[in-house]
Amino acid sequence: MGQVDETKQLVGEEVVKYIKDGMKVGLGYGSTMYYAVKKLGERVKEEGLNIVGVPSANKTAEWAKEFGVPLTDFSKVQELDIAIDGADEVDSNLQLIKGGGGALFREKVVAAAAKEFYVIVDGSKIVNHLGAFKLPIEVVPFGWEVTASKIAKFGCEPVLREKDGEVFISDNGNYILDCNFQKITEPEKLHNELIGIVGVVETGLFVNMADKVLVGKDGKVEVVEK
Ligand SMILES: O=C(CO)[C@H](O)[C@H](O)COP(=O)(O)O
Repeated sequence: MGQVDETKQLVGEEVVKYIKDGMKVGLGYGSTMYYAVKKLGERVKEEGLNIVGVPSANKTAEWAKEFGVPLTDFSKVQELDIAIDGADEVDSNLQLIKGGGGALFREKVVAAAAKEFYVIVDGSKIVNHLGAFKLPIEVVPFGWEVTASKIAKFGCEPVLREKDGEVFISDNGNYILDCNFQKITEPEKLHNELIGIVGVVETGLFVNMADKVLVGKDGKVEVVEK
């Protein structure tokens, strides 16, 4: 296992310590979350931890089944106690870019339903300004080229995401545009502008959502709070 994966495992396992008996837990998606779901399954089996999870991605649901994390139907839950998830970039105000795995819409719905939202990253994700990572924007397939040209007016060249030579389709049946804004100085303003474009389903800017960020570096975890 490489150093980055070891760090992802470290923070993925650390965040699970915040999960207590009886909690309803939102489960994000990504390689860091894989370790968190695995550890959560261990706690369920070994300690009899009594929790239910709401997955943000079909893949997360598969992991939960594999590792024995009980899931519940989101429609049966009014509010989640905590949501945990990875991120692609985190700035000093705990604003995030997410969506590298293409699950940003459900991840945002799940995080927004939670009383607390904890983010787990390795140190390489900490940035001064968001935007070096291409901002993922989920759009409906119908007329996506028109939507992309409207997004471009805000200062980027949107690229339709592909995977294995095919257009990437989100769990919601939508497309993802990866947008090279380079430097996003006002994430809230940009999000508000982009979400106003017809055809945009959601942006990967998670503004004022994270309560804690667990950052793994050199074998240690630092907890950054607002
Ligand atoms: O937003 C996400 C998926 O949509 C992920 O949380 C983000 O891409 C980070 O992934 P990883 O933990 O694999 O680095």
